[in-house]
Amino acid sequence: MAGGDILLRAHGGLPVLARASPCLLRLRVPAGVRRAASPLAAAKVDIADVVSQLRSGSARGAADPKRQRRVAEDGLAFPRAVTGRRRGVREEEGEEGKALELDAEKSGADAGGVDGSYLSETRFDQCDISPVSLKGVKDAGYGRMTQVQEATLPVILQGKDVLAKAKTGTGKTVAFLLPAIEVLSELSSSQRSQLRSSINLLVMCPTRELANQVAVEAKKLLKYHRSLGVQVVIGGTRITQEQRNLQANPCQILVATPGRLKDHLENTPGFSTRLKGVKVLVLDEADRLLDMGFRRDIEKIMAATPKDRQTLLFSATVPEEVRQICHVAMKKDYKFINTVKEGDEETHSQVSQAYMVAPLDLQFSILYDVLKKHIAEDADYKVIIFCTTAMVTKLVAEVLSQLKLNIREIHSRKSQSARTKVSDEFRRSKGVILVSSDVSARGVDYPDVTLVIQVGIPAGREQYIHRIGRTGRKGKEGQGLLLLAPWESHFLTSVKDLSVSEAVAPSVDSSIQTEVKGALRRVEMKSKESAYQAWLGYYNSNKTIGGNKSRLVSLGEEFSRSMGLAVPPAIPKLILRKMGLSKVPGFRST
Ligand SMILES: Nc1ncnc2c1ncn2[C@@H]1O[C@H](COP(=O)(O)OP(=O)(O)OP(=O)(O)O)[C@@H](O)[C@H]1O
Repeated sequence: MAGGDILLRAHGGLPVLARASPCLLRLRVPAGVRRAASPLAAAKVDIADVVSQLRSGSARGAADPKRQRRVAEDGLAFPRAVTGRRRGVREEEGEEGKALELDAEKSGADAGGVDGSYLSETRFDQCDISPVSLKGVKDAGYGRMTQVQEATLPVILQGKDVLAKAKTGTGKTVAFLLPAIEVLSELSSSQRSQLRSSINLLVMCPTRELANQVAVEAKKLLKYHRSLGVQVVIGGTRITQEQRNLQANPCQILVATPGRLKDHLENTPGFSTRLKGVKVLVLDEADRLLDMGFRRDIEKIMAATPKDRQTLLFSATVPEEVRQICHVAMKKDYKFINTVKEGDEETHSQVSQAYMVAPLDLQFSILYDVLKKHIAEDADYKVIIFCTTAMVTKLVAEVLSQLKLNIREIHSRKSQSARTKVSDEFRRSKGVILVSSDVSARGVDYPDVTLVIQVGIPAGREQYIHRIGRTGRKGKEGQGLLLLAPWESHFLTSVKDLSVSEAVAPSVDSSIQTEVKGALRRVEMKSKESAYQAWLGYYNSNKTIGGNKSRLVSLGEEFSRSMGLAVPPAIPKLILRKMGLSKVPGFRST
């Protein structure tokens, strides 16, 4: 058995390997077993067994000296010998029928592994980048390139359009910003004077937090580029203020969310002319920006930029539909660069993933129990709990706050200033739990998140992958838990190829249940009503669950009971009509 592994007799007779460290429990079901078993029949392990073995010392993660060396090296500016070879990176020509494996050397190393191999062997100072960029990179503390940076930089510098896929937390932001900044800094002075006050690099992001974060990263890289500046336009702030900023101090680099950029396009004088200068367009979280929620805005924005621009699409997930439609954004000869090795999972192997199935009326107690145990195990805990909608997020945050946990709340119904404050605070802190809607699901880089809990069915497989990607960043370890009601467990088939093991729901003792009941009583009725409506809206639009309306009525009753209500709240007629539920018997209306 490998150091730090313990063999458990699992429920159902399946042997399960558990890799354990003082604050991490990692379940690994052998691939063959996983393939053979349906997700629901996957091995059950009693976490308490493992924890007690851990405490007795029999399973303490014996430090692997090789791993320790590599981890230590990650912090060094000039680590290891350089071979300049890319491992397990697949590049394909975008042109139809011309798929080509250029460098598919397979390696046993895990591209995102805990041994630090998310970094490549190439240092930034070995690359064809300007001394000013290099100084910025060094000041940011980056010595070696990550795999995706190494794989995409030369191709982007050649002027190619690129669709890049790389796991969460592996440095995609620098991978598109650095070469794009190089392209801009190489514009000749005559080109520059022609392009005066135009936007040359446009980065689109699906959320405001991500746009701000990308701008911060850009500022680091631009530190020594005197003539290049970056600005952000996002929703939730006064547009007139943004208009004044754009006019007073026009920058060549703009990071934006789609809705607000479209607003400027339509309402800010001179803005559409400025977009005619775009040399490079980046869609960060490209699959999200190209899905139906954003597609129309994005198409309009793309149409306002020159056709001969260079386009870069980056994401940790590139579903087949996106490959089918990415030609709307890119030139025909674009390159698809995939740093996720064939056969490898899209999530990180150093993140232990578990799911737990429990009825709704036990879920607050289970959540509280899981959090208390996690806090007891790890004083530096930093947890994100993802909920299905903004109003459910608010409710969960209020219940957990009543239970005296250190809670922060973030979702689209909070003011932008509150969102920014919470986001900045969570980034800096430890010993805190962030209850969030999907505004934090993608791209946001909070360091050292120890546990990600997803309550309720995620919007899809991709969203599951991005949410769990908030932990285990930069090769660090992490834990993930998906908490589902029995009638949500069909979702598990969407993630059956990922290593998500079943965790048995803890039997929650009565004192916890009493505390939770008390907390629920103290939460305002208004919050419960809003959560109930939002919850119904979310599950009503879920294909599998919303298809059966009478079942939706009884599931809604179950949710309402889980908030401590004997009778579900009445819903305004208009809202029932909007949800297409006004004719469904069983809902009370006002
Ligand atoms: N070469 C590097 N060496 C060390 N750290 C790096 C390097 N490049 C980027 N980072 C850091 O890695 C972290 C993750 O980067 P980033 O947020 O860009 O990941 P990502 O791949 O875009 O993740 P996601 O898929 O969640 O959007 C950041 O804190 C970033 O500063």
